[in-house]
Amino acid sequence: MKQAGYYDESTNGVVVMVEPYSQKQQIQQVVYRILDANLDRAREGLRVIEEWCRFGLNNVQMTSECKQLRQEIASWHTAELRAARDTLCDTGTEITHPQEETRSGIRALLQANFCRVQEALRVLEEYGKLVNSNMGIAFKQMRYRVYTLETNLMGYERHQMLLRARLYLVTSPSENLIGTVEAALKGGLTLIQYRDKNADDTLRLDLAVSLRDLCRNYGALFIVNDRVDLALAVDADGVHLGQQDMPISVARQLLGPQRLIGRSTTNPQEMQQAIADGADYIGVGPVYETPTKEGKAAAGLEYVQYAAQHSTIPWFAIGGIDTSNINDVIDAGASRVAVVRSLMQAEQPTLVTQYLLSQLNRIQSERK
Ligand SMILES: Cc1ncc(COP(=O)(O)OP(=O)(O)O)c(N)n1
Ligand SMILES: Cc1nc(C(=O)O)sc1CCOP(=O)(O)O
Ligand SMILES: [Mg+2]
Repeated sequence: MKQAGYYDESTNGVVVMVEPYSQKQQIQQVVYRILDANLDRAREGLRVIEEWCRFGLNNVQMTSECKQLRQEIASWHTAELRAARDTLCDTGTEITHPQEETRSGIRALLQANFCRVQEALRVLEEYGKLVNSNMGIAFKQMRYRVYTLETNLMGYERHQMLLRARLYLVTSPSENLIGTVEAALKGGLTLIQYRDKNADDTLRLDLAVSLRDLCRNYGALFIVNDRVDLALAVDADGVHLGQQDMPISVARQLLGPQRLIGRSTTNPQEMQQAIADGADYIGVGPVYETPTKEGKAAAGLEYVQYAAQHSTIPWFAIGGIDTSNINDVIDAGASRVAVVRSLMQAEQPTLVTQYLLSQLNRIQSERK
């Protein structure tokens, strides 16, 4: 395909006059450029994800799935498509997403790259169909494989983050809810539960969305108390269910295997049942009587000791824990703690978070 006045090497520099591009050829060139750019984009995004699967997680299966997808994408990148490239005229190379410069953690980075790959595959599917019907089909299948990879990888990441979490903030209604939670996140908090027993659903939804966004920005896990529907509606990382809430088996059917389900327990029997039902973590309490959960008798430090010896899943001591008694709870065997008032009513939530975490991390390294 040569334009009029084209400098042709095959004629030793003699300028040959040939027919200009037809309109059809021009459109084809544009389609080729779109395919060329998106083939690169999809592979680059997958490479970023693959590096984490390989070096971060050491996961052979997910690494090899990324590699296979990259190779399959590369097999569609023909010389004809590459020849349509025109980077100098491509206005898109300068455009970056505002958040690209300020991504806060591995989860945000992975999420952004999955988004990039899926968008590119969708473009390849739609424009590929114009060139070759098999191309449309192939990229549609790859897009579904990437969704599966995303579900598995993000679910795995969630569980890893839960294992690493030492301090859990359960919120209470507050005029400064977002400010307090953000201050705690700045102190290093990585696990938040939105708990409000009385608000209207419209307010709950608004606040849950704001907290979810905040948690995503800080790379923290976001859990919703009591309500599986709300957790799903805001794409939360999971839900916390008490003994009077929905059974774990039903919640699991709704939430799938990748989201987290926590269960409150007050005695060994409830603990064993929660583990058997497939809870991802449990609350162990109330360690001390607390106005936040009025009328519930303390399970005491004895139950903390029991949990330390018998729980096979992550567990959080909860109920009346603050800076003055956290070391007693740690001494009874806890390495994870959940609090409401300690942080929600703190004058300096960042400092209190840092202090509580420093105690929990100190004991962690001593126990190793
Ligand atoms: C981490 C954690 N542990 C326990 C609870 C209490 O749950 P539940 O017994 O359902 O009581 P409410 O919080 O719903 O009043 C919790 N929320 N989080
Ligand atoms: C929400 C909740 N659940 C508990 C349980 O034992 O299941 S204790 C509790 C409240 C904890 O609040 P604070 O840190 O203010 O004492
Ligand atoms: Mg509940």
